Amino acid sequence: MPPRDETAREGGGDATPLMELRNVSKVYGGGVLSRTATVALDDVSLTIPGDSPQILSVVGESGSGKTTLASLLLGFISPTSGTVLYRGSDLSRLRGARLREFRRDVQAVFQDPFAVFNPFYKVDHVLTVPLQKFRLGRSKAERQELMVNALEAVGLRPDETLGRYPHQLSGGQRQRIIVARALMLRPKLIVADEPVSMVDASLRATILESLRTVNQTLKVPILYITHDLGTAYHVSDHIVVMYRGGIVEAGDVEDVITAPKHPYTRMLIDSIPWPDPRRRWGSEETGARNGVEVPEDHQGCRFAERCPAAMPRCTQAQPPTYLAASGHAVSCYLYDEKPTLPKERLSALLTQHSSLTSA
Ligand SMILES: Nc1ncnc2c1ncn2[C@@H]1O[C@H](COP(=O)(O)OP(=O)(O)OP(=O)(O)O)[C@@H](O)[C@H]1O
Repeated sequence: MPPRDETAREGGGDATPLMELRNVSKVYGGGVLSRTATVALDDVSLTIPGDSPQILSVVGESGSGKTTLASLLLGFISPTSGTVLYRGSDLSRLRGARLREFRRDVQAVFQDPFAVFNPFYKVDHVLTVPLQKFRLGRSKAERQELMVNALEAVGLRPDETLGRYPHQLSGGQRQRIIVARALMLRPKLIVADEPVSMVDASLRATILESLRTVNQTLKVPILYITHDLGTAYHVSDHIVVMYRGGIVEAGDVEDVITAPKHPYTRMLIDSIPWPDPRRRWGSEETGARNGVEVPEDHQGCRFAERCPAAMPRCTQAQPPTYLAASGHAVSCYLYDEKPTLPKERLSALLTQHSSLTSA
């Protein structure tokens, strides 16, 4: 029998999820009780199975905790409470070969592709370093082949990219080289945090298309983090909506965007100028809180202050997660006649209706 790690790398029958956030909170700047503390993530549980090649988007406005979630999954920061698990093991305790395996399995694509490039090195450097670090390819020719294949997989022509300096490439080409770099390591997950927010609109589609191609042809799951609901709708299978450190809604992207349940998601969707003339931009009532007094330090729903549907109970306790419709979860008392959903069930919900897995 091969060692357990190898079985897991090939995805062979191991039911343990690739990554899991279990009741994770992250507080910056002192303890929860500190006046200057920011609760960036508040008791979030989320599972990424790893064997379901889907694109899961995490959306929310600025400051909702998206990058914190990505940084926790990538092991860049540690949770204040709760656990981040990689193949069932506490990420913060990984050492040696297991840690190296994690570093290879979970790859990052960031907002600013320039930050990764050293202007004095040709772009090849960005690709050869991980090949050496993970000892991939037995010969120079094999390593060259790995680079060429990865570049082609993201729609780049190797003869137009290799041998050049970063400034000789467009922002879109640079970002796709970063996707190619991630890809060469045959990762089990790509965490893409705002990968297109720093490139102009004309290049966004190309980069997202290359991520989509990687996802579909090479079956690499992608966690796509963005504040842009429009691109999330176009590329993803499932979506998680965050508000002030918590998940407020999750489900199949089509269901969530076309039939949003949470008042915050409705507000987000309504703030986008969709190309549907029947849909008026800003037509949804926003910001008016239903005449309900919302004390500043209340312990209830984090959206109560801005919610047009706020009720007195919304300021008293956090709403549980309800199964508002098949495959569609929402944390809002408006759905309290629906069955509640334990947090750990959220991941099952996020995979069972995937158009990719059911195809
Ligand atoms: N290193 C840090 N120190 C203190 N506070 C931080 C730190 N990083 C993030 N925060 C705070 O935590 C909250 C969540 O930040 P985070 O960057 O995760 O949100 P985000 O949804 O990714 O926002 P954006 O879309 O603007 O990147 C914010 O209030 C932010 O100011």
